[in-house]
Order: sequence, then structure tokens, then C-alpha cells
Amino acid sequence: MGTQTTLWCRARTTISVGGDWKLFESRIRKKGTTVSTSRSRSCFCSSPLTLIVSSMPYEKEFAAAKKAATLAARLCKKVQKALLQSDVHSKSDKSPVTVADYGSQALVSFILERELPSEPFSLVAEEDSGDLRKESGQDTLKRITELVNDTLASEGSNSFSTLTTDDVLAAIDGGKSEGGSVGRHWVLDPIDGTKGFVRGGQYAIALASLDEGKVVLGVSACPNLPLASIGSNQQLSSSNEVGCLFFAKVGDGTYMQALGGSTQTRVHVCDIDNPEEASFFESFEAAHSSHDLSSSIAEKLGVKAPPVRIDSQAKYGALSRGDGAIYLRFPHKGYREKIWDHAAGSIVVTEAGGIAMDAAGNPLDFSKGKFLDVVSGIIVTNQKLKASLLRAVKEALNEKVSSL
Ligand SMILES: Nc1ncnc2c1ncn2[C@@H]1O[C@H](COP(=O)(O)O)[C@@H](O)[C@H]1OP(=O)(O)O
Ligand SMILES: [Mg+2]
Ligand SMILES: [Mg+2]
Ligand SMILES: [Mg+2]
Repeated sequence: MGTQTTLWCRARTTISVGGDWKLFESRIRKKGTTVSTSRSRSCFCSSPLTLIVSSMPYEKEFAAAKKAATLAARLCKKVQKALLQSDVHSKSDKSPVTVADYGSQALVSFILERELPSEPFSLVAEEDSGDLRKESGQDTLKRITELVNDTLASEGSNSFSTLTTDDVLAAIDGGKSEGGSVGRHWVLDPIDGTKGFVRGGQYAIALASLDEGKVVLGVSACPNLPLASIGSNQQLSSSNEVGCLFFAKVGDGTYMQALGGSTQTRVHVCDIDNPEEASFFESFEAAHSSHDLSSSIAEKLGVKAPPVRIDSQAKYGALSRGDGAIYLRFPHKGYREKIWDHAAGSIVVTEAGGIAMDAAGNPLDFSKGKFLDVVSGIIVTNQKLKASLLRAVKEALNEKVSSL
């Protein structure tokens, strides 16, 4: 449980802030009082000011997010197991959308609101209920409602009341927020890697929270990811158990536990500094990211191992525990990245000591609404490989431009 301290600052005061000091500074500046702060975490206020300092900020939100992602993973696993052709129907962008995408979004939205009743609720999420409100969507809607109710019942909570189809539609549409740089927003991809999900491969339920445009916590449930390393230089492991939950809170590190388990392990990115020993992740789907560009970058760097191709933000999770050293993502021309595809994954990697940036080395900016505008692509690695990777990316991109 987090504790809160109220400080009445009249002069220079030393305070201890668990979490992100920069974010805290920006908050107290906004209160209309001049506050100067220093790296030693002391602050001087120009007028008396009451500071409420939580020693464990975002703790309630973190617990709610873990619960929501874990239950959504349970729902998705059930659907993936029984996936029938009729569960897949087409959205205007032709991507397969399953009852699990909608069910997962409804469940996460419902649980976050239920667990955090005193907080304003804003959720930026991938799906909307448009197709489910049509006559042709009624059977699917009933199926989703049953699934959501079955999953809630399996939670074993006494306070469970059955949701109606209208409740489910309302929960899905709870995800219509536009996000932005002001206040707090949840960010959700109810199934990231739908193609992997439909194929029986990797997918993730990716949930993050933004505070003033910055990702402050992230939870990524990867129901099909082995608990053991999946890197190309993996050690032989006796365990073939799958299902990982990665979670990270700003300033607190990244942890992994088995989905549904309770023993958590702190994870760190690998500390490889020689690119020859590095291996890299990229999309399974060549339509999502240029495999040619990745192999040209890998060659320039001197990477020897073949690419590890897997779907979804499971790549961020795998990288955060050191399974590989680099993740390269270069979508084809015209594709705009969305915040829900990277928010949870990026904090999972950065809190594990890694770095997620665009191809020009800029930090990812989640404060601009639902799109994540990046230069050319997204690259993720550890601190030691950052400079050489950026050089190789620049060279490969220049070569590509001059060959056009
Ligand atoms: N044409 C595309 N180019 C790049 N990414 C895409 C494209 N279409 C969908 N995506 C999104 O890319 C992510 C999956 O990429 P990958 O698995 O290759 O890493 C998913 O978030 C997927 O959305 P979705 O959440 O609907 O699956
Ligand atoms: Mg996605
Ligand atoms: Mg999705
Ligand atoms: Mg999608």
C-alpha cells in the first residue's frame, strides 16, 4: 500500500519522492508557486505550499492494471484455444478483429473503472463498438458479453454483477479518449499482434498509464511467451512453461512473473557491448516492418545471429529480460504508429535499463494524442549499443534513400 505525506513547505525542505522526480517537479511548478528544486531532491517554495507526497505513487493504478491485464489474458487464452473461423471478421482496414479484441478491451475498461472509482477515467484504446452496434454484429456482441461475464465470474469476486450487452458496449467505448499532454490517461492495446493471435503465435495485452504525456507505468501480458529465454543464444532450459506478465513503474524497475503466479523477478536488459554477440528482434510480419532494412542494419553492425521474428510487444518484454539486444521496427511508407503499440513496451524496456527511441535517436513522445510520430522507425536497445546502432541505422537509411 502506498503512503501519503502532507508537507507544509515554508522554506527549503528536503523531501523524498518515490518515482519520477522530474514529473514531480513539473507538477509542483504548475501550482502557481515558484518552486526551485535541486538534484538533491530539496525544494524551496516562494510561498507556503502544501505538498502531498506519495511514497509509492501510482500503486493503486499499478495493482488495478495488473489485475485487468491478467484477466484479459485469461479471456484471450480461452478464445485463442477455441478460435473458429467465424470469430474473425473484417474491419474497414481489413485487419482481423476477433471477439477477444473487443472482450479484452471491455474487460480492461470495466475493471479499471471499478477498481479506481474515485479517479477521473480516461482511456485511449484501439477498438470501438461501431461494428458491434450494427444488426450484423449482434451475435458477436452476445458472444463477447458471455465471455466477459464468464471471465469476471472466474475472478471469484463477491461483488460481481452480470454485465448486459449495453454495459459491454459502454465499456468498449470508454476507450474513446484522445489522450494528450494534460492529466492522466490509460493507453490500451487489448490484443497487440492480432495476426499472431489468429495464427496461434505471440500476442500481448498492453496497458500503460500516461501522466502529463509521460508513461508512468506499463503492464504487458504475453500469454504465449515462454518463461525461459527465447533469444537466439538461449541456454537449454528444462521449463517449457508459457505465459509472462511484465510490469514496470517509473523509477521502480521492471519485473516479470508467470501469468497467474505470484513470484516476481526483477529483469534487466542484456549488457552486451559487442554487436557481434548481439541478436535482434523484428516483426514476424514483413508487412509490418521492413525485414530488408533490418538485415542491412544488422550487417553494418556486424550482428552474426539471424533475426528472431515474433509478433507484438512480446518483443519489448523479451528484450527487457535480455533475451536479445536489439529490436528494429521500420513500418512501410504511409503507416502511422499508435501510442498503444509502444507505451507499455517502452516503459518495460526503459525501466529494465534499455532505451526506446525513433530512428533518429529522439525519445518516443506519447503526449500528442493517439498517434506516435516518429522519424523513420523505432529502435530499442541497451545503453552500450545505442551509439553504434544509431550510426548503422543512419547509414542504412541513407543508402536506401540514395538507391531510390
Ligand atoms: N501495416 C502495418 N504496419 C505496421 N504495423 C501494423 C500494421 N498493421 C497493424 N500493425 C500493428 O503492428 C503491431 C504488430 O506488429 P508486430 O506484431 O509485427 O510487432 C500491432 O500493433 C498491429 O496492430 P494490432 O494491435 O492490430 O495487431
Ligand atoms: Mg497493436
Ligand atoms: Mg490490437
Ligand atoms: Mg488491430
